[in-house]
Amino acid sequence: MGTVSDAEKKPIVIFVLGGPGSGKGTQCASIVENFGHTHLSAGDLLRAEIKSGSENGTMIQNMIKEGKIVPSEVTIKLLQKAMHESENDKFLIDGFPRNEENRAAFEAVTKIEPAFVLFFDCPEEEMERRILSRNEGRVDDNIETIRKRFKVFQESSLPVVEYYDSKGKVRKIDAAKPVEEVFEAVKAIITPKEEKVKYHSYAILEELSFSDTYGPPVTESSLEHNKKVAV
Ligand SMILES: Nc1ncnc2c1ncn2[C@@H]1O[C@H](COP(=O)(O)OP(=O)(O)OP(=O)(O)O)[C@@H](O)[C@H]1O
Ligand SMILES: O=c1ccn([C@@H]2O[C@H](COP(=O)(O)O)[C@@H](O)[C@H]2O)c(=O)[nH]1
Repeated sequence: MGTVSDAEKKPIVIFVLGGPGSGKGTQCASIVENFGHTHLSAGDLLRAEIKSGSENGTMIQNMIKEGKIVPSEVTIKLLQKAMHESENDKFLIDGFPRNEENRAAFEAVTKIEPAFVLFFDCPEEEMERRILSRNEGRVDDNIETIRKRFKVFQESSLPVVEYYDSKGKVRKIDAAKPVEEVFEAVKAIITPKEEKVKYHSYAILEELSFSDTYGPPVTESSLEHNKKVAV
């Protein structure tokens, strides 16, 4: 990554998890646009690997058709390659880790722990509706495979969310809402702390100027107070 060696600087990784069709890819695109992360969708990397004519292509294609989880070493290699080829040092890893073995292998191989996990929580009926109207020609966007993917998500992927939750690293989002509302919730989580303090102080200043007849003068200490109460 860039000119800085891995030993000197570890990338910041956010895992983006949620059921199939919960809106991970959609929200990642907005995060990239607004916050400059690099988006690595494990599913997209696997689909690109099939297209490239790699020796693993047929195996990956069959696993995806069945909604099964591709062996960790294949997915981790693709993720590592994409991270090394990037100049960026902050990544959204979308749709990975999908099971406990994926998680443990990723942490062992890369020595990277996620900063946190964005978890998109959405009811199955809504996810099913969204996938069935996605129209991207994916081999796994049919009702039979969707049901298998839901089962794999419940049985294998949710335990990963629970693992990170036990470490206080899960930021859960209600993903059943409209796209823009979901992104408001995402923004509140991704926005760096310093930005929130700045915004909070400006908001209070604006409020004071509206009511300056009655409001107290804005002093250094009242701004300091704002900083302290801002998250
Ligand atoms: N909040 C939302 N409300 C309604 N539709 C949405 C919302 N978010 C995404 N969609 C739509 O639902 C479909 C699935 O979204 P998306 O591809 O982002 O989900 P995903 O979680 O990345 O899915 P997968 O895990 O299957 O790749 C897309 O057609 C997208 O436009
Ligand atoms: O880490 C991963 C990510 C994906 N898969 C396989 O790909 C499909 C589609 O994944 P999306 O995230 O919905 O694009 C998934 O059902 C798995 O079969 C994987 O094995 N490992």
